[in-house]
Amino acid sequence: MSPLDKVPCTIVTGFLGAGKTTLIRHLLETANGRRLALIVNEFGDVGVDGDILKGCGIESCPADAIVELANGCICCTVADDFVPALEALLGRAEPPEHIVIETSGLALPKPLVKAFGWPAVRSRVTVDGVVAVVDGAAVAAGRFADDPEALKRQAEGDAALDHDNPLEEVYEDQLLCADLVVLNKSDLMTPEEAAGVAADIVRTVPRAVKVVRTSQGRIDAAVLLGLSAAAEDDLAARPSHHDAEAEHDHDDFDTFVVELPAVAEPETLLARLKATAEAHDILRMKGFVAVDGKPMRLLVQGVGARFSHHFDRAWAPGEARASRLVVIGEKGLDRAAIEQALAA
Ligand SMILES: Nc1nc2c(ncn2[C@@H]2O[C@H](COP(=O)(O)OP(=O)(O)OP(=O)(O)O)[C@@H](O)[C@H]2O)c(=O)[nH]1
Repeated sequence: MSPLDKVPCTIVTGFLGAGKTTLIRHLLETANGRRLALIVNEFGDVGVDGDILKGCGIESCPADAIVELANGCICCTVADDFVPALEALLGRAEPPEHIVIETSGLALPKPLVKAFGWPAVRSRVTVDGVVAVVDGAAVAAGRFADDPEALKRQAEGDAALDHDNPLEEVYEDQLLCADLVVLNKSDLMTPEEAAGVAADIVRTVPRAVKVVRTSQGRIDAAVLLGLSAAAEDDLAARPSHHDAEAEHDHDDFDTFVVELPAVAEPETLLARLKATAEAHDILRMKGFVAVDGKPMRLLVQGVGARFSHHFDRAWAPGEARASRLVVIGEKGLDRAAIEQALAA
């Protein structure tokens, strides 16, 4: 590669728990030796995604080519966090051939794409493509749908037609910026549901956008990388609900970390997590848990009330066997009640 060539960057966006980390893990495993680097941004104070990806042990993406940005959503920390992370990766002795950026599930991709137009950045990198990962099952279940009655009331009151569902706003912003939509979790949808969600996506995005159905984020690296979109030159075609605002915030969402004692029986904990997620409409729970008598730590993932878990690796020597779960939901989560329910 000549020094004048820009390093292509792929932005992977998608709502909480859509399957971004799963997709990137699959990409690392199938990238055929292409030298990759990752920037991983997570909402909430337990670094799960970076840990999962560093644990891949893929030679062409060593752990030190994975940078975690934990300090809020990447869309709000572009100048302070993202640009220095990018520069550090470009300055590596063996610079990456392609950089993949996993945004947090609540991040809006457009401010990040905009940063690629800044002079110091645009001379060195380009947005190869924005990939939006969609939890098809959640969309089919109406997770992102506005309440039609509330919209009607707004229309009758002649008020500005904002979404009454903050999830829908984030979901749509992510779709509207995409060059490729990965309709994931096909295994949890009927073919009719998948076709319905795909048609809705095509209707939502004003540009021609390709929708690819997947399960477990299994998509060929050749499809994902090399879109050559140069998205930073094409911002006008990527509308956002926040275009009129100089800044935005994530006030519609809450997060906190729950510390738990070691558990005797994972199944009992999982049942309690599921019941609590349902009772409090929790959007996302994830973290690591210590199980009595087990040398391995338990990785626990919850998206809505759907949970999965497995022992991902042994606790390292000297590592505290701490059980910590991040909880994310819409504003107004009853932290005390959730902590009490999980500790019961
Ligand atoms: N059934 C099913 N589960 C999936 C699929 N893809 C991912 N998952 C599961 O969904 C959960 C969330 O997946 P992640 O890849 O961590 O999602 P994410 O988008 O990175 O999540 P955040 O970073 O928290 O926003 C995990 O338990 C995955 O195993 C899929 O296609 N089908």
